[in-house]
Amino acid sequence: MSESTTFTLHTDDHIGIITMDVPGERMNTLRASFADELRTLLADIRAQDDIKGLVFCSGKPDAFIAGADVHMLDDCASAEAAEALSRAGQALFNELEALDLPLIAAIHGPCLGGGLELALACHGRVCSDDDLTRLGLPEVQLGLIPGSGGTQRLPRRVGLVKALDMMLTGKQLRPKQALKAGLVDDMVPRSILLETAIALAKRGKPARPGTRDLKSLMLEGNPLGRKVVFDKALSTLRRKARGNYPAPERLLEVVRTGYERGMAEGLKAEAEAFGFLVMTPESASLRRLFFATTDMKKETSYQGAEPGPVARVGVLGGGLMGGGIAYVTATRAGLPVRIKDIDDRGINQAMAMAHRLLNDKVKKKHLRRPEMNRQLARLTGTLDYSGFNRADVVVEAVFEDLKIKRRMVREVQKHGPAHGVFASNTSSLPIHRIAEGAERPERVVGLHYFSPVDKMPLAEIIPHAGTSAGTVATALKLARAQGKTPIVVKDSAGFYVNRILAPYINEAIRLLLEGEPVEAIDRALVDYGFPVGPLTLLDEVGIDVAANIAPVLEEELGSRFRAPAAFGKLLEDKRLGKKNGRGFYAFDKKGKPADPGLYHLLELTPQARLPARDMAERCVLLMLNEAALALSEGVVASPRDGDIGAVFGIGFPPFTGGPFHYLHQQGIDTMVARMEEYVRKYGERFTPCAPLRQMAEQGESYY
Ligand SMILES: CCCCCCCCCCCCCC(=O)CC(=O)SCCNC(=O)CCNC(=O)[C@H](O)C(C)(C)COP(=O)(O)OP(=O)(O)OC[C@H]1O[C@@H](n2cnc3c(N)ncnc32)[C@H](O)[C@@H]1OP(=O)(O)O
Ligand SMILES: NC(=O)C1=CN([C@@H]2O[C@H](COP(=O)(O)OP(=O)(O)OC[C@H]3O[C@@H](n4cnc5c(N)ncnc54)[C@H](O)[C@@H]3O)[C@@H](O)[C@H]2O)C=CC1
Repeated sequence: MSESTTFTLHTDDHIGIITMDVPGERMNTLRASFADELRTLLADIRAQDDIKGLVFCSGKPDAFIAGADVHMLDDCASAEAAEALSRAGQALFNELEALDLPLIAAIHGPCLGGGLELALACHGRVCSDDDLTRLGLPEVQLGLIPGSGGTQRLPRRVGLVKALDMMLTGKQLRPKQALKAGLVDDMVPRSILLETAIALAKRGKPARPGTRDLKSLMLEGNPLGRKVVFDKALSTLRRKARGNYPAPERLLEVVRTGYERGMAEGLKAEAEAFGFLVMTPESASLRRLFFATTDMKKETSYQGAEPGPVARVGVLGGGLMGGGIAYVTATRAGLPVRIKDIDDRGINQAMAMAHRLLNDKVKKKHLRRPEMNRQLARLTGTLDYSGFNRADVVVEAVFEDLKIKRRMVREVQKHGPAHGVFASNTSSLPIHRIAEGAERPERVVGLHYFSPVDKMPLAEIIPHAGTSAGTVATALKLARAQGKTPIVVKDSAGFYVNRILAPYINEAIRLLLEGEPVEAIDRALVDYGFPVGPLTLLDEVGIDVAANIAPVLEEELGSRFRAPAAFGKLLEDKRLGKKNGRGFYAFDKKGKPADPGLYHLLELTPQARLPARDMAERCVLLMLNEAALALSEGVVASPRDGDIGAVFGIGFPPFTGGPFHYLHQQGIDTMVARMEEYVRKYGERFTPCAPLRQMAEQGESYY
């Protein structure tokens, strides 16, 4: 029996089973120090001539290998050091691939990044059919590329087109998809995974992948076809990345090198590119965001208080938000949900939304129909409060009307258990006002989701002054169970996300009123790194919703939040945005051109004058300034929460790490100076807030 701290070997009928189990860690990750341990084990194996094959598996209950240890990458002081790490991984995996004995990877749970690269170096792969099992090379989401042979082995395993799609998006394949793509040789129930891998090892090294289908042969089997693939991939990634992310383009270069100059040159190019990318600010920002979100998941209590039970949930209002909240509760949290509305239409609307979303998953073969039906069965509807006597949490998503919401609190606390939490999804009303007159105000909290609820990862949890810590902990528990990344924010106007969004949106409207075309304004912010432009966002959320929030912000926070007067003209002209097909854009069948009627309404002649960078910076600087002010007022608890809120709530460019990380990276003094430059060019509203000026004077920063 050969042992190390990470790898153990035992044999079963002449098959050596290598088990990787990093001590004290929930996940297996790859570290440079493991290379020698594994080599020692391999030497022991070579000395045992009764071993006829090998299986590599994980000792973790629900995880194979999650990739390279990202902390190890953070510790790299130079591109050369990171390149050396990559070469170490490449060398070791080449040795695995060159083994005389057949080596089979038995995969259950996440098999990602370097973990999949290790599996690709094995001679065969078997995975469990479990929903936890995912196979992918998500390095691009960390601003990296695979660094241990993945850029060379994956295309040769699943074909160039499929491999590029996986590596450029970071998508993770489910077991069935992996089997269909040829990434694994077999998919079996977890209970027989090891025995299947052993049997495969006994059969010797599986044959190399058969010839691809005719289409991939035609496309990938020759330089001309591959040029078509690479050129298309390059134009697509340039359209998406807009020059903000260096990793995807480097990935293409590395894969192409491997095809044109052979695997050895491809590996050399891979290591060089990996080393360079580890040291880029974009990757540092994305890696920091990754750890920020994993750290948040561990914070299960709040101010020392543990959460209460969250076994049964009620939702008030089956509309756009209530339907989404019910859906994520039933499907992601796996909890029974009781939807109450004032008429059947609301209930049916919520049920139909859940059915549509789940049916889409079934059509994409991401979900089996029996499982869909099982999840739908968790949803029930009612026009009265039957069943609410057992609801541990009730999430309210009725009309944005203070009187109605207050009545909801009273009724729910009358029908519900004493420990029950009332969580309002209000987008603008002060929580302390909603809690006024409640029998148990300490059980009232804000739980602000973002639309569409099934896609937007952020939730704001808003305690009022009388909310108990246990209530906040319970709301955090529910939000996390729903797959959300929640942040706790102060009960002040606009909470956090809407507060920092408002000045950004207002500046976009000012640009429009200065005559800049709608598409030019949106394109400037998308080029800057936002997922959509500010005017597209307004159309999506609803111009009326924004109009409801603006006066609440202005009343509590001051005139800087006053929407430009022209905003009223849009509403008078019944321009609500996507919801009624008329907004900044015309939502007609042919596409989504800017609505020419808009310029007539606002008496404008659109003329692109300002540089895109100026337009983007005008909007972003005001958002940064407001975020700094909000943090100084305790609206968010930390720069980390402020970064998570902005990136996950409004898509603040992830490659910056979020507003506070961006201010830190650029330098507070530099950003203050830039704001002062914009004061001179565009007006007093760009005056840097006192906290930023003070930090600049004292040489302080956020990280
Ligand atoms: C066999 C010997 C080999 C020796 C090789 C020599 C050196 C190797 C050099 C390799 C160089 C190139 C390799 C490469 O291609 C680059 C990479 O692999 S980069 C990493 C790519 N992987 C990922 O991006 C996956 C990141 N993780 C996740 O997406 C999720 O964690 C996951 C889906 C795996 C699980 O999600 P969940 O269940 O929600 O758990 P958490 O997210 O909360 O994580 C639990 C726990 O694990 C920690 N963790 C997860 N992944 C990593 C990681 N890659 N590095 C470090 N730590 C990781 C996470 O932080 C949590 O830690 P706690 O302390 O428990 O909070
Ligand atoms: N639409 C959005 O993007 C977001 C909205 N919000 C907030 O969520 C809440 C709901 O918004 P939407 O879902 O967009 O509205 P909606 O109009 O789509 O749905 C509201 C639902 O509440 C029901 N309802 C009204 N009074 C009720 C009562 N007394 N009891 C039970 N049900 C009742 C209505 O029948 C309707 O089905 C509002 O407070 C809104 O500000 C929060 C975040 C984003």
